Amino acid sequence: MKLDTSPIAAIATAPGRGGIGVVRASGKSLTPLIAALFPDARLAPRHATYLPFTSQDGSIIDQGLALYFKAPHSYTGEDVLELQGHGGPVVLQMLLARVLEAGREHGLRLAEPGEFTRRAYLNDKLDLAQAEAVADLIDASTEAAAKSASQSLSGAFSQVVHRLVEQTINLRMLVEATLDFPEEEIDFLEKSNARGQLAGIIASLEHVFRQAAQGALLRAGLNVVLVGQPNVGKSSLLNALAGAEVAIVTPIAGTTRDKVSETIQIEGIPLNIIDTAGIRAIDAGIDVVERIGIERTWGEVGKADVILHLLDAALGPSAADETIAAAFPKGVPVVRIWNKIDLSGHRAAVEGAADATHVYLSANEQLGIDLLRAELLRIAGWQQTGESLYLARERHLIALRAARGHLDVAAQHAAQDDQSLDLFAEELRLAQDQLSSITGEFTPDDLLGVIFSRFCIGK
Ligand SMILES: Nc1nc2c(c(=O)[nH]1)N(C=O)[C@@H](CNc1ccc(C(=O)N[C@@H](CCC(=O)O)C(=O)O)cc1)CN2
Ligand SMILES: Nc1nc2c(ncn2[C@@H]2O[C@H](COP(=O)(O)OP(=O)(O)OP(=O)(O)O)[C@@H](O)[C@H]2O)c(=O)[nH]1
Ligand SMILES: [K+]
Repeated sequence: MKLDTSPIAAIATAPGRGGIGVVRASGKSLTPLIAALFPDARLAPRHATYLPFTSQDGSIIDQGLALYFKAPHSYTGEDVLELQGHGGPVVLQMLLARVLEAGREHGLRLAEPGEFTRRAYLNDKLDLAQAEAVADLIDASTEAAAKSASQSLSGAFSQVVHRLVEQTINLRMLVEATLDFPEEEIDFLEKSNARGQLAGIIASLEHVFRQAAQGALLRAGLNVVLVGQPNVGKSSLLNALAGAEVAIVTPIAGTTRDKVSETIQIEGIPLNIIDTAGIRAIDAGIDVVERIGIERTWGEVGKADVILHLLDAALGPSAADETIAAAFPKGVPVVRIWNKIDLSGHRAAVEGAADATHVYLSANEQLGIDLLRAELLRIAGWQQTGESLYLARERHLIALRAARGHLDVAAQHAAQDDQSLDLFAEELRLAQDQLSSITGEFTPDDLLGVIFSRFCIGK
């Protein structure tokens, strides 16, 4: 990816009203822009200067703080100028227009989404995993997710990955050095304890993978879909799950009118819980609107990571519920929830069965809700380790898994009597490339494009 150093600008703060709003510019040199905007002021690097922001005709747009960072000591590694004004959308649009106009003759343009952070990456201020953590920190939906994103942003994840790369390189150098002296090949594995070294790398990789997999859970969460016949208590259960957690309920963008979805958290794992229209058999008695609602319910079921099938414990099993269960997609975990045990006399319980786990609870009486929470965590694969986690992405898990695969093949080569050291070395190289793709030392341009295009504007 080529580094475009033409100056860019954007509103850096969230759209809408706010106490303060920031317009940010970055470029190889912003001296001409600053001279055009503030002909009478002298901005010392990293000092906030209080001054009027004026339009071209001299009228005042706002009074605010100008903050100048001189390259390379800035977020992007370039010259950066921040105009910190009052946070109204119109004020900020006017400020941005003023900046764009003042810089136009020097090639200033509107920044693309993620372009500031992309420049920080290309100028070695952040590696790729850290740049991704910036976006994940902004998008974090729970405190635990935010903490592990900060952990990744600080470079902790990059460091452990880098250590794996170094260990792999060291072993590879050893192997390749031996390749040049074929007469010593035979003893090589014994002398250098190459097998032991490799086993050590694989063990460390496993550990990092587990921490990253748990972190990935914090980032992506789970799609949990509530399905069942009308009035079994789906909405009540959603409220029971949401209500018991305190600072949790966040509205989800893109919620359609016909389904209710809320993000709750259990031990910091975001669960996107979708309450669907109650399912009735599609027969002659059903109208078009209800039919569409039911079709949408099945659409949600198709996207579920976990299906919560609600049934009425007081009414017991019914043919209609068997029909519903038979239509669930294969391979998606199902929890059969027998609700209203306050009416049926069952005790709150979790029971494993061949078709699904069965949970007995009462949404209204808050009985057995904790059992359901624990069951959801179990299905998610959550293990509380007390270790700090790295907010990893699916991309990182795939690379770690691929690296693991190459190391396993390397171990097979090492285990053979007629050791094929050249193949051993080649697998180490492939593992190294996979690991390096996480921090971006070895990453194709098109992937970089995809990663940064998903940032918000001004970041
Ligand atoms: N006003 C403001 N707040 C912000 C940002 C920003 O750009 N502007 N950030 C943007 O996301 C984050 C902070 N990130 C930053 C990272 C590095 C540098 C920086 O100036 N780095 C220099 C000097 C470091 C030092 O003095 O220790 C450097 O790396 O050389 C600034 C902000 C969050 N808060
Ligand atoms: N006794 C008892 N009643 C419950 C319980 N859970 C829900 N109900 C009642 O069952 C009725 C239906 O509850 P909802 O949560 O609206 O059911 P729903 O499945 O969302 O219904 P639809 O939106 O029609 O699909 C309400 O009157 C609830 O108060 C429970 O645990 N015990
Ligand atoms: K209802």
